[in-house]
Amino acid sequence: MLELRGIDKVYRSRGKEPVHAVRALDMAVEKGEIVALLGSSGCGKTSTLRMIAGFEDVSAGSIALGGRRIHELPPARRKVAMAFEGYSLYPPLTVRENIAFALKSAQLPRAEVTRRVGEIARLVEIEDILDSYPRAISGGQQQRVSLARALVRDADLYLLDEPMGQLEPQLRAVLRGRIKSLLAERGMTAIFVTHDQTEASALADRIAVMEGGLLQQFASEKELKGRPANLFVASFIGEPPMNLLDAEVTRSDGGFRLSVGTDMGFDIAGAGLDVEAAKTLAATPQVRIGIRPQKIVVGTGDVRVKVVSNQWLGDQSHVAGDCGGRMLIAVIPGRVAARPGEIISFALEPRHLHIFGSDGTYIRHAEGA
Ligand SMILES: Nc1ncnc2c1ncn2[C@@H]1O[C@H](COP(=O)(O)OP(=O)(O)OP(=O)(O)O)[C@@H](O)[C@H]1O
Repeated sequence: MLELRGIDKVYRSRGKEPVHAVRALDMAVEKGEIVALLGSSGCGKTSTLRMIAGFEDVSAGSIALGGRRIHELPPARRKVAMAFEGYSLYPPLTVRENIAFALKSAQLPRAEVTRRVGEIARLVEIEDILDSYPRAISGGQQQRVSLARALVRDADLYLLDEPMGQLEPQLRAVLRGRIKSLLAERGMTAIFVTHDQTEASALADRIAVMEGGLLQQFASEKELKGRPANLFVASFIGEPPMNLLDAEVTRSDGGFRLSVGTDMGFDIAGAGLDVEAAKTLAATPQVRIGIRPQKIVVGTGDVRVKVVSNQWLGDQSHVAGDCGGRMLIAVIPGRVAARPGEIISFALEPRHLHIFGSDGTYIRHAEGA
């Protein structure tokens, strides 16, 4: 449906160093799919969206939508609808006129325009401000108008830049659900930008994780969590973040022993490793190992930790423990009786360990992930 091939974006301004915002981006989005571009500030999400919409030129590469090469077309001819982070509403038009603008330009019958504007206004809860002007409404309302103006259109692709960034958490959760239903019901294809993992997981079928202008991994949330492509994705996805430790690799009994200082050691059986992972481990003296906080068991096991904090969040406990100067966080579904300063046991099972090379590439994923 949408194919990005070898996309590069370099911003050049006089007297300044060029900024390489997007690098060699390949990405294919299926028809009817909802995709999130997720990453920290400045990673190239908005640049990617603006190149697809046509508000920025590509420095290299090609973009095809439904078999049409669109990267050389002006924005209006791409059949792409975009809701902007900065809203960009027309100040002299009312909210109703802003939303109806594209439908009127497409010469839809008046009754159809009225029906569609009413329907989308109800969905994003702005019926009461349809006759107001943009300057007279709040930032959160302007954002919803911008969203309505994009979603009301007939387009092959919908691009939403931080579509709910300005909204209260409660309204955000409600709108998220409604927008997801609308997109699914109509089989709309959409890409939205966010730096909020919860939002990405709640709305998207697949998530494209970006960092430093590079696509790190494009996969479902389950895949990103269970089979992260590299250390960056492993530590970026998941709340609280994956526990990471430096470990030394030595051979033992046909397998490997991973030692974290003198405090922790894990035996990885050779039989459970694929050939590639075993070869890499044999040649790698130092690795990074990762374990999700949800996989640590508290109150049993041979890792002794000094409790740093124990927080009950209403539905789970977060227990932080210090082990020889290394912090481990465990997430437990129930309450845990452990006071700061107490020495308790954590169990970390070797099968739950993700193993990465010192350059961040993955060597082995945890079992069952
Ligand atoms: N018009 C421009 N001229 C020069 N540099 C730019 C321009 N637009 C973006 N950049 C730079 O390109 C890089 C990527 O920016 P981009 O806005 O795509 O990131 P982002 O991931 O969307 O960030 P945010 O979440 O903060 O919007 C940043 O370093 C940014 O400063």
